[in-house]
Amino acid sequence: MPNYFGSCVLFSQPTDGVNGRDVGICDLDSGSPPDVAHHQTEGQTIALAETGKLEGHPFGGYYNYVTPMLMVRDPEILRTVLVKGFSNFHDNDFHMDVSLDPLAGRNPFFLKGERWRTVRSQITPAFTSGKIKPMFSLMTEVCQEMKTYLEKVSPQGPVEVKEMSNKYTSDVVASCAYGIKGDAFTNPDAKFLKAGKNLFKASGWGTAKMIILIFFPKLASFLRLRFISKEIEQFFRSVLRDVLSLREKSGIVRNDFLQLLIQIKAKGQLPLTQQDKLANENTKKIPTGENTNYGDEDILAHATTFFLDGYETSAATLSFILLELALNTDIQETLRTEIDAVLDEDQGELSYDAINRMKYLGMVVSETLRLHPPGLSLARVCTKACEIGESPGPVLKVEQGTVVTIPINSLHMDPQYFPDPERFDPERFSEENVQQKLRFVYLPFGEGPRQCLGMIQFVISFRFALAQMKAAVASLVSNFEITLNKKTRSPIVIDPTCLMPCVIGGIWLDFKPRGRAKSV
Ligand code: HEM
Repeated sequence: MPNYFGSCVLFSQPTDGVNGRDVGICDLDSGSPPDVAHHQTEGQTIALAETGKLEGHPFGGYYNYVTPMLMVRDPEILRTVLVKGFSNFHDNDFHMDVSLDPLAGRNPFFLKGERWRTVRSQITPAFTSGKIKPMFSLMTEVCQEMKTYLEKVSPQGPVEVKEMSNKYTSDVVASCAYGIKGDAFTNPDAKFLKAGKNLFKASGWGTAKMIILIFFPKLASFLRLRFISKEIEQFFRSVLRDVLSLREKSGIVRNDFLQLLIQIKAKGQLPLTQQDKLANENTKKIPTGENTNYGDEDILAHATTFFLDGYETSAATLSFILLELALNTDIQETLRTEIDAVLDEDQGELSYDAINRMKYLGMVVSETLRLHPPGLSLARVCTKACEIGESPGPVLKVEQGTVVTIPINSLHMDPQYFPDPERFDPERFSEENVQQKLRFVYLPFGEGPRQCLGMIQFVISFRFALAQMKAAVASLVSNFEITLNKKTRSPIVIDPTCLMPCVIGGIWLDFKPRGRAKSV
């Protein structure tokens, strides 16, 4: 899960900083360095100044309130931090006390060092394509429910699509991770949806708590603040207790993530499928940790990981995809032509293979994630002093404990990588254009050994995060014409108090049924 607040405070004010956008408070060449400077390059002190620009510099410094931070923006140095030198930068800049917050405290995103390595290797095999592919039918069931809901509500007026996307992703998580129906489209009091809103709500104490948790981890520890409140933890506990006991009693086996976690507990580790073995032969090594002491508490925490890391990120993205399609009706039409053609070939069935053949759909999703990445930045802690950069360019000694910020959003808006960056243009992600050249400048899912688990790819590209968004978009675009309603503020304004990017006043769209012969 990304560090949005870091970005929110530091980069969200468009300034005349790097390339006309973002980064307001960094400068390598400041004439009068403040006294916090402590990074050395070839014997020289790099100033962490309060104003200035980073243009042309591979890295620079700024303050996170009172803490000096290092920002890296050069793709080669990013490769060092995220991949080549991962052993020197393996931790995220978060602190979550497992005794205080047992569910968030077991989420890989918050774990550090060896503990992170163990948990990541325990649950990674659950994300391989062979294990996740059968979950696709669970996603399409939710797509059907969303379609039925829209057929009912859209004739009455515009629909707020962030709310609708939250219903969709909470139902997908309820089904794939907890093995129950979320009912967000039919029940106004749906419990999973409520839990999600509660976790990510942006107001009053909720926002203040997040700021303390993210920027003042020691104070958060002292105040014993939790990411997941006791009330929500209780809700997840009771849901899981009921589902586990039902499965035990009835012997029900379901193709879902929960079943895989139950298997880890029973067998010590997940057996590799044929596909997984093939992946290993092709050196896409899938880690399979020995899972000693994997118990119900771990099952609960890792099912909740699905919720915590996948629910809001995916809902925010889905809502922005729909917004961009409504703003760019020509692109929507091109996409619809592709979706119709693939569905016609498959007698109207929306299958996993069908969405994989929809290349333009993938490009639309990728371009949306460039313009609207849910995580605006990453923050890695230097775990072992080292040097970054290469002579004749600047070389920097990074001290242990230094936090390195990776400005995802600024890279995505940098015209040297993405010309005319404000323009929504899926062609940037056509096969000819992508290749290697976007590595380390396009980072919506991070990179390296800590890359988003919802995105890892083994053998064939079933990535959970992408699949759930593509299924929803394919279903919506094939069934409805989507247009912007004037209730949406124009131009849109991002609400700085939201944990993940969201639009002030909401995204209101009109959905006109197309009446396809066979519905998906
Ligand atoms: C649009 C959807 C999503 C986006 C944009 C997104 C983005 C991210 C990003 C930027 C990170 C940090 C990566 C890094 O540090 O290099 C991350 C981590 C993670 N994500 Fe996602 N994510 C999405 C959906 C999901 C879903 C659906 C799941 C689960 C099913 C998931 C599970 C995780 C986990 C477990 C981590 C922590 C990985 C670790 O630290 O080892 N994400 N995600």
